[in-house]
Amino acid sequence: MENTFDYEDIQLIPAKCIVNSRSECDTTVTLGGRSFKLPVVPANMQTIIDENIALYLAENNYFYVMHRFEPETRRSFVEEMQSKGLYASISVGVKEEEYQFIEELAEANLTPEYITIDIAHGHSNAVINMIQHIKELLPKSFVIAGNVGTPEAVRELENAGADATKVGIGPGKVCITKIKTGFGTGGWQLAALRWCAKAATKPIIADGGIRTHGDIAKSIHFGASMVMIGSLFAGHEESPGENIEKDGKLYKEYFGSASEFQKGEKKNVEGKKMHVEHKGSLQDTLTEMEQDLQSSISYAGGNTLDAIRHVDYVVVKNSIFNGD
Ligand SMILES: NC(=O)C1=CN([C@@H]2O[C@H](COP(=O)(O)OP(=O)(O)OC[C@H]3O[C@@H](n4cnc5c(N)ncnc54)[C@H](OP(=O)(O)O)[C@@H]3O)[C@@H](O)[C@H]2O)C=CC1
Ligand SMILES: Nc1nc2c(ncn2[C@@H]2O[C@H](COP(=O)(O)O)[C@@H](O)[C@H]2O)c(=O)[nH]1
Repeated sequence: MENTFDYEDIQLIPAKCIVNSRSECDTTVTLGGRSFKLPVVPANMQTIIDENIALYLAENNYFYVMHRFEPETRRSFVEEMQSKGLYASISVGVKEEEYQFIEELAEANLTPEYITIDIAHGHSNAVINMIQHIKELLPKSFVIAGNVGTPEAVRELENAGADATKVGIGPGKVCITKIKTGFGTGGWQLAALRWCAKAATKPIIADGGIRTHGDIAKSIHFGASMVMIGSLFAGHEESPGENIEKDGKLYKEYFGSASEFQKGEKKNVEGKKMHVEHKGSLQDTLTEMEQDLQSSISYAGGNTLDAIRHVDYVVVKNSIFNGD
């Protein structure tokens, strides 16, 4: 793997504009046969999404993935979403009880439209076996498998039956995997995404490391169909994290899914907790993301997301904030 770079090292090069207004630019994306307003999905973490946010996103044509950290509520969640005529998108792990949960859904004739297999080291037989188990019992569910960081892993999970793979090991804001283990795509996530995308024959979800809205366009350019984001979604009024007041300023807590706070014990900890500034409503951020992405499309010289995939880029090595 040569020429590594990350989001802050890259700038996309503008092409001649073909629209009269940015509002003509279409940010919609299709995943698993459904069309969504944005190629963005809030991370399936307990301080980022809950049932209310999932409902809001589904009702308003955004993609969501519910987290897996209250396993006893997942079956009723699927039933409730589908009884409202909405899609159900849940997460599972790979432990024995997760196999039983898939069997329980199949016996009840409940097919979630999307199932994300959510573990740290997704290039494993544990994930391959779970993909096969889901595909055998719930063949109509769209399976997203991860997380991975190499083309070999993408190929293996696709060959096992995954409908999409999720790329990103260690680039997250509350991640300490890179420090604790020395492994991952932290620091070169964008290059890892490009590397993986070259091997992929199905959609890739870029996961972690997004710090600005421009990073969404860069992810699309380097091969992502969808971008999973945690920290930028952590500070909203609706965010499930606890409110904290410090020196008269309001913050929300944001913790890693492999943190001590999530696990309730200090074992194999690979995540931390931080406080994120309170920043208004979720819809305000989604609207701003849409406007910024419409602008990206216009700079790419097109009117759909696809235009962003065809522009050139330069490597500017850590200088994009110069002059700000
Ligand atoms: N994207 C990322 O960079 C990372 C994300 N996370 C998030 O944290 C949460 C918890 O993840 P995870 O610990 O995988 O989930 P689980 O705690 O559900 O563990 C899943 C299974 O995989 C095993 N396992 C975990 N890590 C490894 C490894 N490195 N090698 C071999 N086996 C392993 C576990 O056993 P045992 O615990 O006994 O080893 C367990 O049997 C998830 O939501 C995940 O997405 C965590 C770290 C990195
Ligand atoms: N290494 C760890 N990664 C984690 C943990 N919890 C979540 N995550 C990953 O981070 C992204 C979100 O990244 P952000 O940069 O947008 O904040 C999330 O989707 C997971 O893949 C963790 O405890 N350790």
